Amino acid sequence: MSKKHIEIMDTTLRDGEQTSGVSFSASEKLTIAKLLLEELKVDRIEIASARVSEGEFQAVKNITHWTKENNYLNKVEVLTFVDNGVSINWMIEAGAKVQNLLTKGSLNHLTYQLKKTPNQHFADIKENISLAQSKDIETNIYLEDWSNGMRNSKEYVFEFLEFLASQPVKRIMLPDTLGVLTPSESFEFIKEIKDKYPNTHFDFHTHNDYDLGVSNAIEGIKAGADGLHLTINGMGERAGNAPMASTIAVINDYLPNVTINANEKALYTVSKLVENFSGILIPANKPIVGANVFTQTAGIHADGDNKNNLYFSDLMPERFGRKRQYALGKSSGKANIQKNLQELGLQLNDDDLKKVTQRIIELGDKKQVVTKEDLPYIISDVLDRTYDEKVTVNSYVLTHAKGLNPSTTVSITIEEETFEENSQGDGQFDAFMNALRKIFKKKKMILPALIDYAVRIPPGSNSDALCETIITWKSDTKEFKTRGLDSDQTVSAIIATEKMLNIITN
Ligand SMILES: CC(C)C(=O)C(=O)O
Repeated sequence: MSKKHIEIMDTTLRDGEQTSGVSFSASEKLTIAKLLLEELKVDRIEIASARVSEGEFQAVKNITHWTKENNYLNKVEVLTFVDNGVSINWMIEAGAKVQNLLTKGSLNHLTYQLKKTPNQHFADIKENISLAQSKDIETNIYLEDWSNGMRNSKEYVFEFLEFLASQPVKRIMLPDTLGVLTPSESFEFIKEIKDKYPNTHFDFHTHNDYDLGVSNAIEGIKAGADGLHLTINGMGERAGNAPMASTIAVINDYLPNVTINANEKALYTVSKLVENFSGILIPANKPIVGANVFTQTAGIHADGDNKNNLYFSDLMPERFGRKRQYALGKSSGKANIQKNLQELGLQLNDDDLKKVTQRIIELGDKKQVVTKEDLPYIISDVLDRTYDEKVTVNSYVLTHAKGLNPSTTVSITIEEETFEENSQGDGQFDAFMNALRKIFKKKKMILPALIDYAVRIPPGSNSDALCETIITWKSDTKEFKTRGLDSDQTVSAIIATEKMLNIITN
C-alpha cells in the first residue's frame, strides 16, 4: 500500500501568537520562521493575521523577503478576512502570496455574527477569491466553527462545500474552533466529508480545550484529512492547538501508512526558542520537550535500564536530540547515582556508594533538588569523614534579632558525654563557636582558630539547592580545611565545624 503524505502547517506565528499575553517582534518571527522551514522542515507556515498592526506588517515583509530569496514563498500563508479586498491588498503589499481566508463554517456564526444568508456569504467569498486570483494570490479557505457547523447545521456545511467545489481554492481548512470535538466525532465528520470530496485537500485544525487536540488530529488523519495545523508547544487561543512535538511523534510511531516532513531532531531546539521568545514556559512534564520527560527518577527504573533495557519505549530521547537523565533525590537508588557517576567519569566502591546514596536521600527528604553537578560536592562532603565519629552536634538554637546580640544554645556529645552551653557573639556562627569554646574549655582543650570561611553554591549546578562552606582552621600544630554541604548556609558551616571537632579529638 502506498503511503499518503500529510502536510504539516505550523501556525505558531498566527494562532500560537493568540496565546494570551504573547506578542512576537518582527525579528523574533523571522527567526522562528527560518527554524520552522529550514530545521524542522514543515511544509507550510501561517505567519500573521492581515491588518493586525504596523509591526505585523513589518514581520510579514521580513519573512516574505527572506522566503522569496530561498524559494519558500508559497509555503508562507496569511490569515485574511472577507473585507472587500482590504486584507488582500495588505498582504500583497507585505509580499505574501497565499491567503487563508476566514469564512463562516456554521450557520450560527453566519447568522448571528455576520448577519448574512448563506447565498450572500458565498457571493462575498466568490468576489474575494476572484480578486485574489486576479492578483496572483492563492486561496485556502477556513470554515470557522466548522465542528459546531457539522453538529448543528450540517446541511449548511455541505451547501458551502458544494459552492467551494466550483471555486479555485487550493485547500479547505476545517477548524474545531472551540476544541469541542471528541476523537470519534473528528473521525466521523472528516470521513463524511472526504467520502463526498475525495479529491479535495482538507486540512484539520484542532484545539486543545478538552486536551484532545492530538487525539482528534490523529483521528482526522485516519479518516482522510490531508493536512494538520499544529503549533510549537501547543500555543494558541485559549487552551491552545495540537502541539507539534507529540503529534509528530504519534504520527511517526502509530500511522505507518503516512509520511510527513518534520525533522524530529529539531523539535526541542524550536520549542526552546519559542519558549524563550514567547515567555510561555514549557511545563516540565510536556511530552517530548518538557524538562523532565526523559528523566528517570525512581531507582527501579534506572536499575531496569541496566537490565536488558526493561524500561525502553520508542520515545527515546536521542530521537529528539535529547538525553536520558537520572534524577537524584529521595527516591534515587544506587542505580541512579551510578548512572550520574558514569557520566562524570567517577567511580565509588560499594561502601562509599552506600554513604553517598544515604546523603542524597537525606537531602531529597528536605525537598531539595540535587543535580548531577552537585554530586562531586556531596561525595567530598561524605567521603572526607575519615575519622571515628567522637563528637556529634545534637541540637542548637541560633537567634538573630535586630537590636540584640546573636545568641545560641548548643548541645553536643563528646565520647558519650553530653554538654550544653549558651553564648553570644558578633554573628550567629560566632555565637555558636563561642559556645563550643566554653564546652571544650571544660575538656581542657583549645579550639583551632578560624582563619578563612568561604561559602559557595557548587558552580555549574542548575539548582540553588546546595551551599558549600569551606572553613580553614589553624592550631598550634597544623592548618587544615573542613567542608560542609547543605541546603542551608548556616547548617553547612556547622557540618564543617563538626568535622573539625572530630579531627581534633581523633
Ligand atoms: C481563526 C480561525 C481560523 C481559527 O484559528 C479557529 O477557528 O480555530
